[in-house]
Amino acid sequence: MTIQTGLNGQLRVASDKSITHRAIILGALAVGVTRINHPLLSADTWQTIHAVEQLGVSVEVTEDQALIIKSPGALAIRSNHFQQPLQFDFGNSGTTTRLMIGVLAGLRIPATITGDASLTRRPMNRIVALLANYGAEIQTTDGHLPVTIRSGITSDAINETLAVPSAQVKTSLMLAGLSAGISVVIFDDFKTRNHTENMLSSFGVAVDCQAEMIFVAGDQQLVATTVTVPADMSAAAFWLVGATLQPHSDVVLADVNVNETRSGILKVLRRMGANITLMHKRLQNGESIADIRIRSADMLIGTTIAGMEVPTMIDELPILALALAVAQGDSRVLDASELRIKESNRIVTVTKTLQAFGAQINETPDGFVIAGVDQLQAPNQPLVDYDDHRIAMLQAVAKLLTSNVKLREEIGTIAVSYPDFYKDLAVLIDD
Ligand SMILES: O=C(O)C1=C[C@@H](OP(=O)(O)O)[C@@H](O)[C@H](O)C1
Ligand SMILES: C=C(OP(=O)(O)O)C(=O)O
Repeated sequence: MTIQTGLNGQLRVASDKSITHRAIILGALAVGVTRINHPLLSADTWQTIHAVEQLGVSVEVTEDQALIIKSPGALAIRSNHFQQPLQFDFGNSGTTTRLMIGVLAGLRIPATITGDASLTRRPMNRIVALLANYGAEIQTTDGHLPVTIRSGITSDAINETLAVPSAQVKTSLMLAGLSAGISVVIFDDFKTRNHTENMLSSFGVAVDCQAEMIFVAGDQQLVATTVTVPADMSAAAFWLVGATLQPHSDVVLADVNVNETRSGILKVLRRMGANITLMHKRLQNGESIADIRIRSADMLIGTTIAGMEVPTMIDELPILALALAVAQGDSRVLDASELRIKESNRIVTVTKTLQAFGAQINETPDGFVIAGVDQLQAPNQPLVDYDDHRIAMLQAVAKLLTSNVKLREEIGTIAVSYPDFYKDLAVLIDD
């Protein structure tokens, strides 16, 4: 695929990965039949589906690609005596791993968990050490996978302050509490993504969210429900940046989750001069969603991204760096050292990728410094995607904008979060 003129057209990008993982797990902890409309069915979310199936929960995909989850609920799963420790391989999915460690510790199910080469490099102590505070016996391999859960939590309450800006850690603790039927208080000064909190009331669970504090009382049974998953801001981000940078573009992305804890990229692109409008803003299962119109920008101005903004766009920073690379003046990304422990070390892999396109970008311990250039060029050597889906999509968009050479569709890594990436690209090019 090559681009002759702008990106044009309307589409609904991949459904939200974070919300799909959570809906599957909450559906598995709830008593009854949960329906998930528009789930993301990607390599990562299949890991979560297979995980709950191993707990004895039934998951079916309907003809219209909805998920039907039938479960006896957390209490029944907890009293089920598994003959052997369960064995899990969660592939590339950090969210499945961290969330399921909490669930298994809460349900008190012995298990061994491993994953692919990328996942086994990622830190697990951030959740394992916290669960140990509540009596769980969990062994890591030098802080990494394989992780063995020998026994679950024994305390009658969880009370933690997040030390790292991680929604996975927060959610894992909440799910541990819900799985065990005990109360949970978490202080989250970072205001990480709050999808679990938003979704719980649909499952009949009362959650008290006040400023930085989240409280879920114990002994609340989850009741099956219907959840409709919006489109993913992290997938939309590729076209937000693509259409902003490519002249003559006019794109509408339908049903995108614009939850404040996830939509920092919109704020940043707008302050850089991007032409972005939100239409039909509405609420769905506690989440704000909107249709987003993006037209090419005449000019972008560099900016600094730091502090509280970072968690609101952590997965979008790789593609946002492409916009910073061609913005006028200097840009900085600070306080983003979490990027080093994603599917790849994204501070290194974003820097190397954009340097190959001629960007003036250098890594710092916790981010990047970038001096904007007028134009990027297609790289003169083949690129590797570091087995990281967000880097693979960053490279695809960068190649599209810089080269007249036909884009090769390398879907493997991308299927982790956005299996229809190239189909959607074809819509925007052909329209
Ligand atoms: O909770 C979630 O669904 C996620 C949280 C983030 O990870 P951290 O919790 O490690 O920041 C994000 O990078 C990941 O893609 C999904
Ligand atoms: C970091 C990501 O996911 P996970 O942590 O679930 O592997 C991501 O999707 O960019």
